[in-house]
Amino acid sequence: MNLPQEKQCLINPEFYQFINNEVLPKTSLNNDNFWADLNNLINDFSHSNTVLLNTRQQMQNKINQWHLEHPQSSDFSPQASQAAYREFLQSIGYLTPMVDDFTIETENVDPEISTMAGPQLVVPVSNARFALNAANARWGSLYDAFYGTDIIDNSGELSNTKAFNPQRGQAVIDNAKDFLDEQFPLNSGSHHDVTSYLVYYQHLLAFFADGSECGLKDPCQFVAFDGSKNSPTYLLLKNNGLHVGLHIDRTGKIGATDNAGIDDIQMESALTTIMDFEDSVSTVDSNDKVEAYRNWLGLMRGDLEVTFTKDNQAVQRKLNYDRNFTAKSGGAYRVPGRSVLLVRNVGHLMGTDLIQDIDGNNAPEGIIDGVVTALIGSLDLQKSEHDCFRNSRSGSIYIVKPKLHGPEEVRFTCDLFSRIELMLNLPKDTLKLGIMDEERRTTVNLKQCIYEAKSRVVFINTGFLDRTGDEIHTSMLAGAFYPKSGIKNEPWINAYENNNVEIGLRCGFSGKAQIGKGMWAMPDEMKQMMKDKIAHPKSGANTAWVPSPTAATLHALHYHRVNVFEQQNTILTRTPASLDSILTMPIMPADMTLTAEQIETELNNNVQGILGYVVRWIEMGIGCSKVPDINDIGLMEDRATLRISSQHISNWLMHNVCTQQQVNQVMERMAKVVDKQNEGVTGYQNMSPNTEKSLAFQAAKALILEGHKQPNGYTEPLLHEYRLLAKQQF
Ligand SMILES: CC(=O)SCCNC(=O)CCNC(=O)[C@H](O)C(C)(C)COP(=O)(O)OP(=O)(O)OC[C@H]1O[C@@H](n2cnc3c(N)ncnc32)[C@H](O)[C@@H]1OP(=O)(O)O
Ligand SMILES: O=CC(=O)O
Ligand SMILES: [Mg+2]
Repeated sequence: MNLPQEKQCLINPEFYQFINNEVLPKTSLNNDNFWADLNNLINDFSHSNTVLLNTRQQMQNKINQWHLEHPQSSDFSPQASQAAYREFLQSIGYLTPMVDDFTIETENVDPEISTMAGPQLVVPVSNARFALNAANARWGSLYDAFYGTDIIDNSGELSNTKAFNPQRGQAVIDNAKDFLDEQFPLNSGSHHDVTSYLVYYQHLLAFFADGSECGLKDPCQFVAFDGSKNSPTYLLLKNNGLHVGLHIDRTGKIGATDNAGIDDIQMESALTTIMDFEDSVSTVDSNDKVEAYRNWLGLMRGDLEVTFTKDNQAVQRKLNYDRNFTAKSGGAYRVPGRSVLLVRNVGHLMGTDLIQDIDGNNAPEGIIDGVVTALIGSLDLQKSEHDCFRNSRSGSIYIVKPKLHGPEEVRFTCDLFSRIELMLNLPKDTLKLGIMDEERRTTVNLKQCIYEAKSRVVFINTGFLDRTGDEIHTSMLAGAFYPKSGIKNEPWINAYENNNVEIGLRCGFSGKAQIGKGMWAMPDEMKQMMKDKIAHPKSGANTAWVPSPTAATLHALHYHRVNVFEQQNTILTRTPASLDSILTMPIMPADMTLTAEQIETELNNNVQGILGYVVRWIEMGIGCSKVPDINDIGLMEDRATLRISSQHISNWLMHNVCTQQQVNQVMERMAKVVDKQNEGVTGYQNMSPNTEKSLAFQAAKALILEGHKQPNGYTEPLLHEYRLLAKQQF
């Protein structure tokens, strides 16, 4: 179609060259056609994108108005007002009519997503070093995960000293062998006492010091090996669909001292990984975006590489190969060496200068992300089944779409995906959709959202961090929210989590798609994670997010202990989560007051997190950071946690729980604390004492003071604005 001149887009030259020189030549697409098609696509979809954003704001305005007209009072009757509130939400189209029962029809889904249960790692795609590490996190060393974390107490004779501590090493081995005894028990005796393993016909045999021997209680758990049967170098076991490998090497650092010569125990860990273009990155212009797209290209082609220095040694990192073993029956046994990769696009909110219209207006970034990540993803589909670096063995490209508000936004996304498939000559429904259930309008209409995507949906996931931010923003005018820790104890969150699993199962997700749980946001607190995160597989979710490869290896232990698919059978017998519980706002009763100390502590904590995160985002372009809280516990901070903290303070200011002067004082004080925490960090610029000159400080202040005005409480608009200013300065 020939477009009138005024509809032609302006393409950023760096982006144009990247696509023309590095991507399109690998496809059968013609360059000119590609750009003309993209131009048409943007013209056809941009208006709807704008309409959807306007609808969000109009609904929010009406909700705000409703709260002004129904102020919280001490004689507040939750039941009566709940019914009226529901009716109101229906009347404005926030609550949509329920669809009839149905089951999803998604096809060609990789087993890691459909039939297996295990951890999902998330990683900022802009960091090639981390991204490669994440792709390779399909396998992780249990010994390293135990040794390097607080799973083993870091005190006294067990201390994690710089030089290898043999006592700590022994505790690691003891813990790991306890796991073997628990999940791969022997017919008699314990793995602790085994002196050698060998393969006898199709059986694993364990020998003891007294010459006795035995097999596994469940012989089927032994699946493959490497080396000779009499002296295997690797034994591959399987439980609940996940592999565990015993690496045997009597000359190895650990193997030399181990009874059975086990040098390491390796866990199949991150079955899937999300390469994130969204909340964990800081990509504000064409230059940043092209760099991130180039990493995705390297991952899809299989040739991404980085070299860096670690512990004074040069390290070269590439994608791992698949692993080949001998099946116990004698044939070849190949296991994937890498996580199955999904890619998280940005949501519908932001524009990008990758492409602009004739008036210099940025095109919707979500649309361009959809096209480019799918285009690059399509290179994977050209690979033969023997290719070393194939991602999807089922011919799918997996795109996670964040921050969707309700069914009409899901429909828009699916329409966009259909059009991209036409443009790229991909079979219908090649582009699979992961729906983040992280906005309230999606939660309360989840079944309708899934219905819109029923031929391509591959996951629903409770992004509880954004969801908390949206909870605050949506009901900003309703009253003052509990302190952050209290919000988590209110009924809405369990109802939201349970509803997600129940709806997913009722829509037939079991065995077809992922039901996912959210992030563990305390990357160094692994002992606590092991206690808490077993709740995720128990809840019937077949995946849950982890922040690092080490966390993936440890969280994998949970999926050995809990058979998620058995668990799912029990879920549908319980009373379903109620909409009223989901809609119960975690607001403090009107007559509840907090002590001055409680308010101060909350502000200190929130402000420290905001400043600690924002300063690295604005001035160093780092989109995800580990920032200590006031108790010195490192927290994963990304845009979603920033959304919560900034919205929370905004809410307290609005309801006079604190004053602006108080917030200013806390900010000034915390700027000093954050500066101190970053002492010696290359490229770091202090915010204090000249905070009025610090773009990071000013950005943080704007996020708080203008928080109530930000669209749905999102942080992107202000972060981008200040980051662009900072980039101009350097
Ligand atoms: C609400 C949401 O949207 S959640 C989703 C967005 N959040 C994320 O994606 C979190 C991803 N995680 C991270 O970015 C990081 O783990 C952080 C920022 C939390 C902590 O980073 P750091 O302080 O650098 O971690 P730390 O020093 O403990 O470990 C760094 C090592 O772990 C590896 N690592 C840490 N996180 C990851 C990860 N997510 N993927 C792969 N490797 C990782 C690094 O490669 C590095 O190892 P290397 O030196 O061999 O390369
Ligand atoms: O994206 C995840 C979230 O919790 O938000
Ligand atoms: Mg999120």
